[in-house]
Amino acid sequence: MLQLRRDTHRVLAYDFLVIGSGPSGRRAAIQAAKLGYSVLVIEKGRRVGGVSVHTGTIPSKTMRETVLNLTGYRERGFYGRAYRVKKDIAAEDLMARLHKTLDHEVDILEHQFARNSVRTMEGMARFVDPHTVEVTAEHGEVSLVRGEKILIAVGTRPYRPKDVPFDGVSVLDSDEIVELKKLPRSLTVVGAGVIGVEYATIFSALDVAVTLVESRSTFLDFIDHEIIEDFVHQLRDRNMAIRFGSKVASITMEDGWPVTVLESGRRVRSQMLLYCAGRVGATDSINMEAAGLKADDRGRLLVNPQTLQTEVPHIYAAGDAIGFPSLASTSMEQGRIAACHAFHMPLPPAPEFFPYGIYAVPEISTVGMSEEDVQRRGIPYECGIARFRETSRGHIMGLETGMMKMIFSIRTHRLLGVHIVGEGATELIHIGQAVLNLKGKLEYFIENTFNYPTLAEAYKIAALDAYNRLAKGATAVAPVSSETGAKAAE
Ligand SMILES: Cc1cc2nc3c(=O)[nH]c(=O)nc-3n(C[C@H](O)[C@H](O)[C@H](O)COP(=O)(O)OP(=O)(O)OC[C@H]3O[C@@H](n4cnc5c(N)ncnc54)[C@H](O)[C@@H]3O)c2cc1C
Ligand SMILES: NC(=O)c1ccc[n+]([C@@H]2O[C@H](COP(=O)([O-])OP(=O)(O)OC[C@H]3O[C@@H](n4cnc5c(N)ncnc54)[C@H](O)[C@@H]3O)[C@@H](O)[C@H]2O)c1
Repeated sequence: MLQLRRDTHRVLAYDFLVIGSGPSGRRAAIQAAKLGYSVLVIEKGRRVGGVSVHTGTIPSKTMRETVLNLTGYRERGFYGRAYRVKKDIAAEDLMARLHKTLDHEVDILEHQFARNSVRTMEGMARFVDPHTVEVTAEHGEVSLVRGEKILIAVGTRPYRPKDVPFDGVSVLDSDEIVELKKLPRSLTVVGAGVIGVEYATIFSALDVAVTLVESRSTFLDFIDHEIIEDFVHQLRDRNMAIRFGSKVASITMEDGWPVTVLESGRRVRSQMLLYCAGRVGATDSINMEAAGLKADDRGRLLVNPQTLQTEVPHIYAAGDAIGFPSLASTSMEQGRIAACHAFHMPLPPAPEFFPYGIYAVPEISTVGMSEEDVQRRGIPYECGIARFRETSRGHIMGLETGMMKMIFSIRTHRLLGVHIVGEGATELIHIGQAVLNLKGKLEYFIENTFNYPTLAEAYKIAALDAYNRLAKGATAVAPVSSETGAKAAE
């Protein structure tokens, strides 16, 4: 439970007030405490952890893992599509593991706060003036707290248009799906952003009939298009219905079933509908005008990307409340940067490239430039491709799908991007990330020995593929031998 500090007569003063206990708030609070400053984290929820722990990252990833384990999905390459570890999977099966995992996460976080003397207060925070925040607890008690420096880390909430008949049972948003009472036989997912794609594929792995609806004709445009093509091919192969390029005209209930009518005239009827067409910043709850701040029309705050300071220099903002990239991973880093800047601890500039992991079934992960980015920038490049079924580990695991694409500069041989779809993508990507940020080259993958049998061998296969294309290719590069490779690449 949160430790409460309430005093209606006195204003408690801290060096650092943090509003919100998600990834950015948590990391910032601990960083400031480690530097020796007094820190108070204010959280309106009953338990610390934020969207990440309670409705976002951890629940969706736990649900995915449970589905893959109980269905035996990973073993179907060997035993066929009908293979299941547990025959009748119910919502309770998913919930049981979810609650255990979440309890554990909260426990670890509370312990971290306690170890580092970070105070927490339960309640809704709103600014009274640029240094003072009023906190209203669930039962109406009000406290005033003051911070020398303040971090706004309030995150986002699902976008819920008024004309969508949300009822928490048949029509849900992505916060409600984690409290699912019954598994549907069919599901419409509106919005093919990261959230929609993750849940659509998780439910499809459970053999629920899924229809994915997206108003635009493309989706996940920041991912290399060849990877998306492979991904879509796998979804169609599993009979997922993909309805792209037409806006939703209406969502209504007919005999207890949600019916989605598209502007194209097409109707999609299913037992349940998951609406995930974006999220909006939760900044409207904090009365930011009293602090001299203003958010944009999606509730996001503008900050200096280097320091995370808002227009009011002692007030920082981090995490989803400042918009892109809206990841737990990057939010944590932003929190740390904000705390370090606030308390005068110099930090080196953040590396240029961070990985992006989409925990769909199959996983997608990417770091660096896509082929489209490289083309846009006019960089001469060559690609190498590896299929997981070409690796011995892939055979052992019964993998029929999965690919890695690497992009190298023809002129310098520098690695420019790595894109993976398939088992283990979100873990494998970190090899590429390290080489990329350390400005490594194609030769690294060719000259170094990799564990065998592993999926990481795909790096070597893809690099050799690129090398062979480069060697066959025009005059642009000299052939690379292990001795001369590095020189030739300069
Ligand atoms: C379904 C889903 C899946 C995701 N999966 C991934 C993933 O796999 N990997 C990844 O990197 N990212 C993922 N994300 C994104 C990730 O969850 C967010 O980027 C991250 O949680 C943002 O952290 P944050 O610090 O902004 O705070 P949040 O986690 O958004 O938490 C904000 C906290 O502030 C509190 N708060 C708000 N207003 C107030 C107030 N006025 N007073 C007091 N407290 C307040 C809220 O109660 C909440 O606890 C996912 C998100 C969703 C929704
Ligand atoms: N694995 C991860 O890292 C992960 C997982 C989940 C979420 N997230 C983060 O959470 C954030 C929010 O994700 P999201 O998927 O909710 O939002 P999003 O904004 O990324 O995607 C929403 C999608 O819905 C579509 N859409 C909007 N209105 C529509 C309509 N009326 N009909 C049909 N389609 C419509 C949009 O075109 C878009 O493709 C993302 O920025 C992401 O970074 C990250």
